[in-house]
Amino acid sequence: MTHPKKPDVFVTRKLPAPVEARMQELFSVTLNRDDRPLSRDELADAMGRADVLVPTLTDRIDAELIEKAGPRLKLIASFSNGVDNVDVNAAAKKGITVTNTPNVLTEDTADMTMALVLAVPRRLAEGARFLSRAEPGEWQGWNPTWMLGRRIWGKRIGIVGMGRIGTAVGRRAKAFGLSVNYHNRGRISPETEAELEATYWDSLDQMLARVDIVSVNCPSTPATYHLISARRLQLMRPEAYIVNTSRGDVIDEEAMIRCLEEDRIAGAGLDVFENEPDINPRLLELAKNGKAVLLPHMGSATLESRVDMGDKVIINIRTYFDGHRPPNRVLPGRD
Ligand SMILES: NC(=O)C1=CN([C@@H]2O[C@H](COP(=O)(O)OP(=O)(O)OC[C@H]3O[C@@H](n4cnc5c(N)ncnc54)[C@H](O)[C@@H]3O)[C@@H](O)[C@H]2O)C=CC1
Ligand SMILES: O=CC(=O)O
Repeated sequence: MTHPKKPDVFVTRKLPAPVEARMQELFSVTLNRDDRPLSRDELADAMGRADVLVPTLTDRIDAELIEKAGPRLKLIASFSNGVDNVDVNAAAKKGITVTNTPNVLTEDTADMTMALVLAVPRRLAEGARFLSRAEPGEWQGWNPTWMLGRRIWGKRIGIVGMGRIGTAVGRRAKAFGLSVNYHNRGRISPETEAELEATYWDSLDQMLARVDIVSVNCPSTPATYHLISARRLQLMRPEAYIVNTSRGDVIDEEAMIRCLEEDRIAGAGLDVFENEPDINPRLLELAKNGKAVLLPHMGSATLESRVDMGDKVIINIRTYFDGHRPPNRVLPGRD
């Protein structure tokens, strides 16, 4: 009996060890042992030879690279939830299927969002930084007027993008005593709206003007580029905070920095940036002054999420080569 040839799978970054081990059992796999980000030429070379490319969100797989891909490339099985880095329409035109890794990182990313929702108003990073740098005796003890932040309980959160992660943020926010508001392309189910006692705002402008904390949880698409624009940032209350764990370019970062510098909004908690991994030095300055808490894109960074994401990649590849539609296929032209 002949065995079908294992698909040639090219993985662009080092993945958790159990994921790489399983891939080696199942596929003819090329791994990136030293975890060096690949150049555009290296990506093009891989796409010229492999049956499957497994990129991560830091690999830009644009129309030009997809155009040049070899005839064997059938599947781009991204190790990420967001696929704004892959030109899904160009891939579809070339008959290449694209998949992602949703659901398994929802709760961890929502936890990190909630951590930022708490961290900025409650001055968590500032307090921790003070003690980690304090000389013995420098901390004089509890003080009625020192390190005062702003209360979370009883405030209003406005979630922009009420999908998997946005809804999970809503659940956490409700548990912390916040009232949940959301803006989304469409209304969520009446059951979930009732569970969260959530208020739907068809007008993003109106919601932004009324909430105390904005949490950005929609994907980066042509329609959401600078959705939180300079004009919309001006609508926010001066006491309001903004948290972004989606993608940097959903907010006009330059305009947000100006608002923070001029105290037109109270603070920002950011896991994502417009020009990752370059960070605007003015944001770093704002972080030193306690106006911003910055994280290096860590939303899904738990061992559990990353192993589960790898399992999803493997299931997508296996299902595709078994001749079925992979479970996490990303459809072209959705956004
Ligand atoms: N910081 C991190 O480490 C992580 C970031 N992410 C980011 O979070 C994003 C969201 O992930 P999920 O919740 O799983 O996606 P999802 O697809 O379940 O939810 C996105 C929601 O945004 C809404 N939306 C899309 N375009 C919109 C628009 N123009 N206006 C208003 N709403 C709009 C959709 O209707 C949907 O309800 C991902 O695309 C990714 O960019 C995801 C995982 C980890
Ligand atoms: O930002 C992370 C993702 O998987 O998307």
